[in-house]
Amino acid sequence: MESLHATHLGKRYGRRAALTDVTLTVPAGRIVGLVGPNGAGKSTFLQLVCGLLSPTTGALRVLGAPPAADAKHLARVGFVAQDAPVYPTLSVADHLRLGARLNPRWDPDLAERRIAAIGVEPGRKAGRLSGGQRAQLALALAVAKRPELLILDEPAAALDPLARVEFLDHLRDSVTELAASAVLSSHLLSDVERVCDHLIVLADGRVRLAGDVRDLLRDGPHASLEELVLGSLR
Ligand SMILES: Nc1ncnc2c1ncn2[C@@H]1O[C@H](COP(=O)(O)OP(=O)(O)OP(=O)(O)O)[C@@H](O)[C@H]1O
Repeated sequence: MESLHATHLGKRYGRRAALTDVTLTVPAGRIVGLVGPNGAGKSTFLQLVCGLLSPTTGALRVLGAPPAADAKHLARVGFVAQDAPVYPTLSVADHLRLGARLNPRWDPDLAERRIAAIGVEPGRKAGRLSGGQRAQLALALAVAKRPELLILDEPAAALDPLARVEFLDHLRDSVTELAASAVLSSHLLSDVERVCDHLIVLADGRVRLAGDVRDLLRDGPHASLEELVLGSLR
């Protein structure tokens, strides 16, 4: 089974092309690193995957169906947006109660374990959490939906190095526990190297490189993921 399958996918905002002729397949079970310079089209691609945007051309299938095909399909995909949005006046526990009401596959034990692992008081207002704790809360909420695919748009960008490592380790553990797939956009190649086993490099809205990291390293002249990415952008 494939988590993502795009054929000649394109997206324009008015006359500006944000994505052009994107054709790729991601097998299920991968943690995908989506990288590329500013304006490469990463957020646009992730929003297409979540069904928040519609393609201008081409087709995209997510877990075997069009993005956000119906309520059941929506429940299979978890999304952590760029600034890890939470409701500032609601407590952490309120967020978990809301999650339980809104999501048919909600796993209360998993949610509570994730919150305990972050080490925040359930009574704390989300608006009082640090950026790192907020990102961890957003991840816990997305994971407790028990999604088959987790989408994360630069989730760790604002975190200090230690918080980032903890966040990424939680992400990897969660994906393993759920036997899920994930797509993570990041500007930090060290983050991608830490957790990702599949790579998509975008530049100017086009795919420069896509595939399993192991295969790309085995078949090419590059010795590290960083060299692979930089080599594909030159
Ligand atoms: N709502 C919008 N209206 C018009 N143009 C947009 C809109 N959103 C993005 N764009 C343009 O589409 C292109 C791709 O943007 P996108 O945000 O997908 O890139 P990105 O790779 O996520 O960038 P960054 O790394 O800076 O977050 C850019 O040229 C951007 O200016």
